[in-house]
Amino acid sequence: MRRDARLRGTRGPVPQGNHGQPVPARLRGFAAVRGGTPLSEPITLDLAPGSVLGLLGPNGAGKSSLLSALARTGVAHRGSFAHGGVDLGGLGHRPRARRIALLPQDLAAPPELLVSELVGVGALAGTAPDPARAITGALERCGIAELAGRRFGTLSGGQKQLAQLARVLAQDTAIVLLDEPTAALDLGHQRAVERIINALAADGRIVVAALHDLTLALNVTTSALLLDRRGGAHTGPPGTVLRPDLVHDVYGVHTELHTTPGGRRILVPADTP
Ligand SMILES: Nc1ncnc2c1ncn2[C@@H]1O[C@H](COP(=O)(O)OP(=O)(O)OP(=O)(O)O)[C@@H](O)[C@H]1O
Repeated sequence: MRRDARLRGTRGPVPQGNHGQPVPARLRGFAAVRGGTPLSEPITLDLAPGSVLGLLGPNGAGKSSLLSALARTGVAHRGSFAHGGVDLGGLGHRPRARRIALLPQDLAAPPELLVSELVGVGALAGTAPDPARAITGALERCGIAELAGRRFGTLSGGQKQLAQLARVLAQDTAIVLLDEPTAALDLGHQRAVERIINALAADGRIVVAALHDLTLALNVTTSALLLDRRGGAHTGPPGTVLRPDLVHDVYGVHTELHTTPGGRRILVPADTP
């Protein structure tokens, strides 16, 4: 197991977003902690503006715990997580919410809340100068403008995921944490989320996304952090981290990497027993 995994975002300079001058984020010896025990080895990463880090690994490896620890939503941690030299752990709730937003795996929200009100929670928590416009824009980006007046509890699973994603987008933060953002979505909405992630990166934001869809990870991320169940953290370019031998070691599945004529990389189970 590598004790101190290092990684740098791989994209070049990115345009300035509307959330201020893009600045890097840095994890130093960071690990989520449960019951007093770190779930992984200490992770040291530099995340450049415009980078998309894929957080990968089998069920129970610690992806959601790591995201929750980074967002300070209830999971303890060791080490530090800084953005532009500011330790996010030292910030109060409001200033932190202006820098970092989390789409959790658990999509729960009060069932009586209107979708527009849920998205408004994000707009009011974040940096949006015009909350009403932020709400409309986020709903449109997620393709759910027609759901604005619906109560959250009446939505389908996929609609709930898109509504929560709209809340995150309305928060308009420099760091966007997404926990399995396509888990409940059909193929068309999966593609839409892929484009949203690309757009967030092109805007100079930093995206960290826990993904079970390894083909999506190959095509949308600039770097990967693969957690195994032994506490190991493997980092590098997605095509390197997702090489068949390491995927087999971590997931216990033989896989093959292919590239379509259009250049899209796909990872599929190999036809071996
Ligand atoms: N609320 C909790 N209290 C105590 N332990 C928890 C809690 N949530 C998760 N765990 C444990 O922490 C470890 C990491 O879980 P976590 O949910 O972070 O994994 P994951 O990689 O996100 O898994 P999945 O892919 O299944 O969502 C697991 O052993 C899990 O059982």
